[in-house]
Amino acid sequence: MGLHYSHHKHCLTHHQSPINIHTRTAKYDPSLKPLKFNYDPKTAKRIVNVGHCFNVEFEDTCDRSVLTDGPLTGHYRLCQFHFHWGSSDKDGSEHNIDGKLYPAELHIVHWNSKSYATFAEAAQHPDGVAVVGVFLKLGNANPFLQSIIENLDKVKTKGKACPFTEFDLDGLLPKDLNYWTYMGSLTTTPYFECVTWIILQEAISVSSEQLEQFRRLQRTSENENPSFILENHRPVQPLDHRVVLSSCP
Ligand SMILES: NS(=O)(=O)c1nccs1
Ligand SMILES: [Zn+2]
Repeated sequence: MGLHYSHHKHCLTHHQSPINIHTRTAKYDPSLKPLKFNYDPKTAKRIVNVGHCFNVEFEDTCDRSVLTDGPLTGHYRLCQFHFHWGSSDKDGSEHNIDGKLYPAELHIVHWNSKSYATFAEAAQHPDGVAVVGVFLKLGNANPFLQSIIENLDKVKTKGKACPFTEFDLDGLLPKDLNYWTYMGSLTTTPYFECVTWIILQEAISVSSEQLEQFRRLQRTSENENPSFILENHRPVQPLDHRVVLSSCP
């Protein structure tokens, strides 16, 4: 898993994420469809501190919240979303756009429920997972983030969870749904090369104060000396011979 044989170089290549997206090299693909989000706010379940970030988890035992079309074949079931951020507002996003870093990046994680039975099984296959990446740019406080942030004091330490029901994830999507897409990997362990990445070209807003709340989460459990999740973004990886496609010219 994870090693591809590129004949002309007779060597094995990795297709890891994140990457720097060079927008002028991205290729417009007119066959790419518009993304179709079908999220049921009632499938929101809980917020969990998983140590390197917090996940907002959704009920994924049936196709009630799905992503279809875009570059995808079939339907991908929503299972969780989370964020990556930096120790200051100067960096934090995982993907870069022409070398530009954003202060944070939202990942909305879905798995191919047409072909597989669970996220864990889907993550073993190149067409198993689809992650929508949304950049967060500094600006006014984002009201949709506030409803999440006000719960973070309940999941301060690793392993803690709190109920979080009825969340309108559409509120975290920008108006413009144009995207770049490429094949890559999970950006945290186990780094499986199972992800169709769909990076939205328009960013949503976040305030400096809201980002400060993210950095107050602890990567340690409650009986350890506290250590804060000041940053959790992976460095960019070699593009190698991959091509980034764009949904618009
Ligand atoms: N950061 S990520 O969305 O690539 C991811 N890693 C593990 C599960 S989902
Ligand atoms: Zn992520």
